[in-house]
Amino acid sequence: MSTIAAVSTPNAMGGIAVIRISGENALSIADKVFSPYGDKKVLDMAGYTCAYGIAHDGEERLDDCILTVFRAPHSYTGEDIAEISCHGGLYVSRKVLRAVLKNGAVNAEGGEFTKRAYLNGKLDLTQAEAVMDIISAKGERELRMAENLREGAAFKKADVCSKKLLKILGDLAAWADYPEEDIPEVRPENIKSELTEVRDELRSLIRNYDSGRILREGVATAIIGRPNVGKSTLFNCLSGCERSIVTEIAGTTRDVIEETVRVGDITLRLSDTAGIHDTDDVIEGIGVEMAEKMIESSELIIAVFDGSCTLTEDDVQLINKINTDKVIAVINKNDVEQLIDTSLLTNKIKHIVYLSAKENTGVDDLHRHIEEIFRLNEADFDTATAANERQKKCIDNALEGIESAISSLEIGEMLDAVNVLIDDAEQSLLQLTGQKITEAVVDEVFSRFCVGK
Ligand SMILES: Nc1nc2c(c(=O)[nH]1)N(C=O)[C@@H](CNc1ccc(C(=O)N[C@@H](CCC(=O)O)C(=O)O)cc1)CN2
Ligand SMILES: Nc1nc2c(ncn2[C@@H]2O[C@H](COP(=O)(O)OP(=O)(O)OP(=O)(O)O)[C@@H](O)[C@H]2O)c(=O)[nH]1
Ligand SMILES: [Mg+2]
Repeated sequence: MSTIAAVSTPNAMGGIAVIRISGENALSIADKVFSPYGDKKVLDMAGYTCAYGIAHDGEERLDDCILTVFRAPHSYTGEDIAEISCHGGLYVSRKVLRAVLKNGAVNAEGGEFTKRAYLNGKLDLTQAEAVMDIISAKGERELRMAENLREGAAFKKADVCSKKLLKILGDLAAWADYPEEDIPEVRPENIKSELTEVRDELRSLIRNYDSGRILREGVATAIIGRPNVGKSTLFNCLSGCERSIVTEIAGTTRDVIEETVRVGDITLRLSDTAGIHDTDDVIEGIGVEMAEKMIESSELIIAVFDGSCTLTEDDVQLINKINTDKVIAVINKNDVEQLIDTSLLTNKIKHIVYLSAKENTGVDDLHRHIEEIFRLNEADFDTATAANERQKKCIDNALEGIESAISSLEIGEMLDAVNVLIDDAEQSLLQLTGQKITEAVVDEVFSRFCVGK
């Protein structure tokens, strides 16, 4: 296998940059581009030791560096690794990398270090995926979920289930070979109770899936309301900048304006929209249509009302257009005298927040309601949970097989039909952990990683 190299630190200026080299020639390549100042010999360095010295490209001196050596199999990838830390300049780190490449290493592809760790049995596929989730985590709960996965929580559960299924398959095979003998383990009621245990374990792996997805991907959120209620002011207030035009003229916003914002530790993919009402203006009309479409395509709706006046016909029509329970009514402008009668709203909408977008007060309350709507407050982020579509699909497939096997047993079907269903479930679990999987899927998983990881 080739020896790969990449700059593993960000493509930006920084204190230190690390050039990572992994593969059987890692140390001999390091020896050619790095000379210790003292009398250490790179090729004699033990694993987990460092040397201070100079990196060079032939005769050209490049930079003062630290070399760290890891010896196979005791390294991240399981191969020999040399890490050169130089000063964190964009140009100098690329020059060191170029010297490494000149001496026989090849550029690492995105995720290739972690892919090698997986291929060398250092990590299962769910743990490898967790590495990328750790890198992209934006908040505490996301990070906790990813760390849990990296420590192997999902792998261990899947592995226990997979071994149980294998045992059942073995028992069934024994029964198929010696059908006349009474093998107690193969009684349908025993198989059924073992399958039920596996089913419950697998269900627990996807219980918090949606909460995790919301934290990772954010919520597609539309701010809607009739003209002039303060939608754009709220949008700007949440995004922390004057992104959307605000005026006292009704019908200011026409296009959909988008911004990714953080409310507490939740990401909202936020859209500001045109005020919804009847209009003869062609351009405004298009904006209104776009706003109405956003009601359909969003996962969360923030419906804004003006607290300083009574509800209008447009407000009432809007309330009737909303047919989801994932909606928060914002009664805006509570910095001025309130004339709104909210009884119509409270009948229809469970989550109501009073705030002033202009004064930026009361906005924290939104966070609590979003947590409630997506049940984030009930989710347990410390239990093993499927972390992406691929993992979820594998678990769903396994569950489908096991649930069908259980119902087949209940209606007294032949045990060999049950056997096929259990075998399907087993295959899905092996795909989940990457123990049995096509190269294409492995490539697809690692293609989403960054270079140097
Ligand atoms: N400098 C540096 N920092 C880093 C990494 C790295 O590769 N280099 N990592 C990369 O992402 C992460 C740490 N991950 C690592 C995981 C395993 C081993 C390792 O050497 N494992 C050996 C020894 C285990 C032991 O001594 O207990 C092994 O598995 O045999 C190293 C780093 C984060 N920080
Ligand atoms: N007193 C007070 N005025 C506000 C508040 N929020 C918005 N306004 C005012 O209400 C007017 C309309 O605000 P916008 O944010 O443009 O309202 P909009 O809902 O986006 O309006 P359209 O884009 O026309 O649909 C502006 O004059 C704002 O300054 C608030 O919390 N308190
Ligand atoms: Mg607006």
